[in-house]
Amino acid sequence: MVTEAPFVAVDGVGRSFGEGPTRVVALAEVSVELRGGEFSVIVGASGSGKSTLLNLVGGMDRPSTGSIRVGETEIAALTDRELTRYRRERVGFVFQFYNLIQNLTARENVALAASLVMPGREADDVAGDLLERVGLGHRLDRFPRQLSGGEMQRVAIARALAKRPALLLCDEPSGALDSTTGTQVLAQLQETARTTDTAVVVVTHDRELGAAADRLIRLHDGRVVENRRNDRPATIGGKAGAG
Ligand SMILES: Nc1ncnc2c1ncn2[C@@H]1O[C@H](COP(=O)(O)OP(=O)(O)OP(=O)(O)O)[C@@H](O)[C@H]1O
Repeated sequence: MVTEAPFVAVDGVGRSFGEGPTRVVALAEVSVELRGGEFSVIVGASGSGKSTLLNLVGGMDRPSTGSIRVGETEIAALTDRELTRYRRERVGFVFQFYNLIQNLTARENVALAASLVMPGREADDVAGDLLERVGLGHRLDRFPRQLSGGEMQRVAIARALAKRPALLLCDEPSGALDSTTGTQVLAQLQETARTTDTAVVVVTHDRELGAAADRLIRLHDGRVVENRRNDRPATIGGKAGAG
């Protein structure tokens, strides 16, 4: 369900790196809105600023100019400690490489994340439920090395969802997967946006994913060159329940 008010409002944001002749402008005057329950897709060529934008919204970096409001909070104005707390409590991340803890099982990886926001016993239950939801109910006690790439990425999604984030930020989540497995992972992310209030944002090189987006944002040389809402997004993997 898409909520009315923009949940994340990025307004006139710029981010540059370095000084003088070596200065790189990664983002300039970027304004976008992201909403809870929306599946937003950010596309653009390599170096267009996609990861920089994701890092700013996720509180991993700070803008050089402009404002980023998340709910009622201006995150650019937070102290380092407050920003860490924002990142830890409100944002889930999924990266191209899964970053699972190798000596913990699938369930333990997810439960560890859940235990940041709930008591341990509840975290174990929530981990089991989430892994079930991503189709890994039969893999709870496997270690990462005993899982396929797609399975590891689904554990990573379950882990990101374990803290019930308001924002789920995914940087090339299918980048290391074959196309069938990648489609399953992206379908899972779209499903998450459709069934929860989480604002799901996916950065990708895959132009085709735009057809499945509720909102498509295209960057070029650090600027937004396309930003449109799609009222009839395709369902990834062709499962029923579109719209
Ligand atoms: N820490 C940094 N220091 C200097 N330049 C940086 C830094 N981070 C990013 N850049 C530059 O900012 C620009 C945007 O980078 P960014 O990683 O956001 O692009 P991207 O669209 O995510 O690219 P890709 O698809 O290759 O991951 C690039 O020119 C990059 O070299």
